[in-house]
Amino acid sequence: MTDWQIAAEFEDILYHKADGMAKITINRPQVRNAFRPKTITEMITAFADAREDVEIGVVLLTGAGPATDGKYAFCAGGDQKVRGDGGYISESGVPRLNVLDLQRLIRTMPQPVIALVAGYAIGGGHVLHVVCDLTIAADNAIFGQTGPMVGSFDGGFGASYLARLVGQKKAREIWYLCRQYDAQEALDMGLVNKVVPVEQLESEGIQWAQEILDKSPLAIRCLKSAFNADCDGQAGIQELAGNATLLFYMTEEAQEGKQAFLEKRKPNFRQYPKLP
Ligand SMILES: CC(C)(COP(=O)(O)OP(=O)(O)OC[C@H]1O[C@@H](n2cnc3c(N)ncnc32)[C@H](O)[C@@H]1OP(=O)(O)O)[C@@H](O)C(=O)NCCC(=O)NCCSC(=O)c1cc(O)c2ccccc2c1O
Repeated sequence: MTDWQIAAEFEDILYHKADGMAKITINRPQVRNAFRPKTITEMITAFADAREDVEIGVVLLTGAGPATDGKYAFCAGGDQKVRGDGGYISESGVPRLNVLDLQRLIRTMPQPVIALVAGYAIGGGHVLHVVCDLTIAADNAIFGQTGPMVGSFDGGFGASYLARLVGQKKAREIWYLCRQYDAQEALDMGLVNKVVPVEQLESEGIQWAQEILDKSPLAIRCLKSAFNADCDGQAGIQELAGNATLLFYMTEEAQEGKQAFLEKRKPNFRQYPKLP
């Protein structure tokens, strides 16, 4: 039994930590966990906190539910009731598409993020699970994009990375036809990693997280950036190279450079082997 502790209080999300895991729950079940700018700002704050916490090795992202009508949702995308001409209107009256910042944070943070999807993962909510490292679906999960039906589209990760996951033909079908797909169909097309009964969703996610936590965090971190580098261009290379620098800083050879500078002497790099 996981002893989740409240990590911080928010209005639109719940944020917990336990046993090396952080859990972020979108908590607007009355609107199928659709997000407004405030929801995203809070999620960015929580994800940034998890990223900085050296005790946290895996983040679980999920949606609160079921709602009062008994239906579940991971997230139904942007809250159409606050959608304005230039984006979703924040409390300050400024239109925002700040979910794009959240997508990049999920993708670039060193820890794996696992989406736990029960019920609807639709529109911008579908893209959120797509950008997570892994997705575990409940048997009641329903996946789909609605953009061309509601006058929107996500041509970033929502299109190109989706195509990496399911292939070009299927990604185009998903976006052009705006159909809904059940959990088994999602598994068959490589959109999710596993399907479990809804009551086992969280425990399955915790088991996957704990298995990852038993592995080398530096190896996992480097693998995540290596997978990203394949699709993310110069930003992906920067992420991968940042990890090379991090590992290099841990070597005696790199420390010799710093030490020599501090001691105002010439560094002796000749002492280190030139490995084949
Ligand atoms: C998700 C559904 C298929 C569920 O259908 P169901 O029949 O089960 O439930 P209801 O339709 O009756 O909904 C219950 C209740 O929730 C409200 N609600 C649901 N979704 C939203 C929403 N997205 N925004 C606001 N409110 C929502 C609904 O109104 C009901 O409330 P009542 O008070 O009326 O009872 C179905 O609900 C559905 O299709 N929802 C809409 C899905 C959708 O189109 N989402 C937006 C896609 S666009 C998007 O998300 C998006 C966001 C971004 O920030 C972007 C940024 C950059 C690029 C692109 C972006 C982008 O595309």
